[in-house]
Amino acid sequence: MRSESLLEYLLVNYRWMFVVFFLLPCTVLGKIWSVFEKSLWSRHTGLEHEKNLSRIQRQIRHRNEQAPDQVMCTARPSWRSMTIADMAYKKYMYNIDVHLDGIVSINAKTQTVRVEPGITMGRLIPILIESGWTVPVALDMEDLTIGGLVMGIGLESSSHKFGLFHETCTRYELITANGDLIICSKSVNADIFESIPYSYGTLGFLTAVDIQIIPAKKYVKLKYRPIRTLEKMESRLIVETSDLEHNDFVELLIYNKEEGVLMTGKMTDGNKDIKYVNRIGRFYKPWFFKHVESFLLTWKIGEEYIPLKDYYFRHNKSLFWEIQDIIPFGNHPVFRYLLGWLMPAKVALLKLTQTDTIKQLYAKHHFIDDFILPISSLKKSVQQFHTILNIYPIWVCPTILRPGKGLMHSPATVNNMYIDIGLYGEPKVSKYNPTILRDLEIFVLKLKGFKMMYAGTYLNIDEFKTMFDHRLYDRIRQNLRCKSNFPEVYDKVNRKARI
Ligand SMILES: Cc1cc2nc3c(=O)[nH]c(=O)nc-3n(C[C@H](O)[C@H](O)[C@H](O)COP(=O)(O)OP(=O)(O)OC[C@H]3O[C@@H](n4cnc5c(N)ncnc54)[C@H](O)[C@@H]3O)c2cc1C
Ligand SMILES: NC(=O)C1=CN([C@@H]2O[C@H](COP(=O)(O)OP(=O)(O)OC[C@H]3O[C@@H](n4cnc5c(N)ncnc54)[C@H](OP(=O)(O)O)[C@@H]3O)[C@@H](O)[C@H]2O)C=CC1
Ligand SMILES: CC(C)=CCC[C@@H](C)[C@H]1CC[C@@]2(C)C3=C(CC[C@]12C)[C@@]1(C)CC[C@H](O)C(C)(C)[C@@H]1CC3
Repeated sequence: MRSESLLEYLLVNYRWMFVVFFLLPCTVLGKIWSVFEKSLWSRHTGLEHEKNLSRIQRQIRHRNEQAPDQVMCTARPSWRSMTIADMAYKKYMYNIDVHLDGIVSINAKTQTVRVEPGITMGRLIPILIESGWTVPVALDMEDLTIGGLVMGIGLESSSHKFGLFHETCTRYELITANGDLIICSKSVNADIFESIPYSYGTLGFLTAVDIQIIPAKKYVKLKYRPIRTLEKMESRLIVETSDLEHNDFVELLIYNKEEGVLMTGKMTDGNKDIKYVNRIGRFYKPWFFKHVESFLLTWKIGEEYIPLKDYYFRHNKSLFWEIQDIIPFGNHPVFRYLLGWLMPAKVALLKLTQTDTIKQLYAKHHFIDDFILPISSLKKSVQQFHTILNIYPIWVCPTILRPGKGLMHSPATVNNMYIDIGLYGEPKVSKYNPTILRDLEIFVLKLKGFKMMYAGTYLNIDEFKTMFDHRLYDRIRQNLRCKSNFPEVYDKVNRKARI
């Protein structure tokens, strides 16, 4: 066996060895380095932000002179992104380095934080919590960036109250195709403001985002309620999502076609009577989805206090449930106590080191996608996903969709409650074929639903335009002269652009 293929063989068949003994230590070293690097060089000032802006403008003007026919995208490499496939388009588009990742300012008066788009949730949230603040929609994976969440979309268990991540943003700074800096908000350049979310970087480069902040409390008081039958899950979810007074967070995990656990939470400072705080973020604690599953075994309603930051990043350690395919024994107490402190594995490193064989195995035998559907179609959709995929657990996260003019909004003239249904894992049906995804997308389209684009799409351009409202987007593209400067969203998210 040639050494190359031996290495490939080892990387595929003994991936966990490579991950545990090489990748996890590298992740820890990376974390130490980033703490060191930030404290040395990243004392961010407004002045530094200005310098960064002129650096980007210079690159764009250079491209406008040298390669005006080549459309632009960011130079953020594919392996850094929180998407599964490679962004093939990065190879043939003109790459502009927009890597800015500082906090420009926190303004307690206006209750906003101004950040650069490259900052990750993992860096922003702890800094805000230390200052007594948090964001209304805090995403549960540390490596997601603010820019990616605005240009893609983001949702969390507080979205039933606050909507999608970008709905908590109040102002964007955008550098357009000719290098101009545009500020937009609900009152200034309102149409541009509304067309930016979900545009996947096809209107310009984002350089700063203002996000609302709210006072942080110490804990989330979380209630776990096991439920039998999809019908009851659907009706209970409808009740809990409308109770905004008691529920700051709502999330449902479905473990098989009959049983699930509904979680409802309230941010609180607690009181002196708190006897037990479950610090689920500690390295030796079980994976969160396993902990939740334990309520199915006892079939009792449970309630516990969880520190706010631990709650936010509850699915990070186990990458939802994806890590169990990579380190199958990762939740075993021996592993957790001995090596759990090395977790979570850095997604960027996992991506960087996956071999072609792993990629192909993944493409053929694995399914990762999220669909956003009206809440009243929970039962119907889960039954359909069960027949076609049979993947569990299923992540269900309610989100409010508001009427609007951007690419994705409620089809009605009033707010509508939707649910994100996340399916991540190996389909257990006998004849799984990845092209089934297209049928699922059509199923979602018929229900007036949407899909999250981080996993790409098999829809054709007409179907895509039926799912996402392009009217305002097309007009803004024309006004900002994007045509020969940026690709269309579809050119970035169709399956050929992502391999
Ligand atoms: C489809 C597939 C996807 C993989 N994806 C990744 C990955 O994303 N990252 C990574 O680090 N390693 C991945 N691996 C590698 C996998 O984790 C290693 O092959 C692991 O060491 C296999 O352990 P095993 O010898 O116990 O199982 P095996 O006996 O090699 O596997 C038995 C069968 O289980 C199925 N299977 C195993 N792992 C997976 C999986 N992750 N998804 C779907 N089916 C699977 C396959 O059908 C395989 O034939 C993947 C492997 C497969 C087959
Ligand atoms: N809970 C959730 O809601 C989750 C959401 N996700 C998805 O992950 C993605 C975010 O991942 P992340 O790794 O942060 O981002 P990515 O690097 O994947 O970027 C996503 C898109 O945003 C564009 N973009 C990012 N920054 C800028 C910028 N400064 N200016 C212009 N365009 C920009 C990128 O453009 P380009 O193509 O030019 O690089 C790309 O098209 C989103 O698509 C989100 O939907 C994933 C997991 C969980
Ligand atoms: C809307 C929501 C909550 C989406 C959650 C999506 C997560 C489950 C996704 C985001 C990034 C993601 C696609 C990823 C992977 C699993 C599923 C993840 C974690 C993994 C780790 C699976 C193994 C792969 O070999 C590889 C390392 C490339 C990817 C990396 C990205």
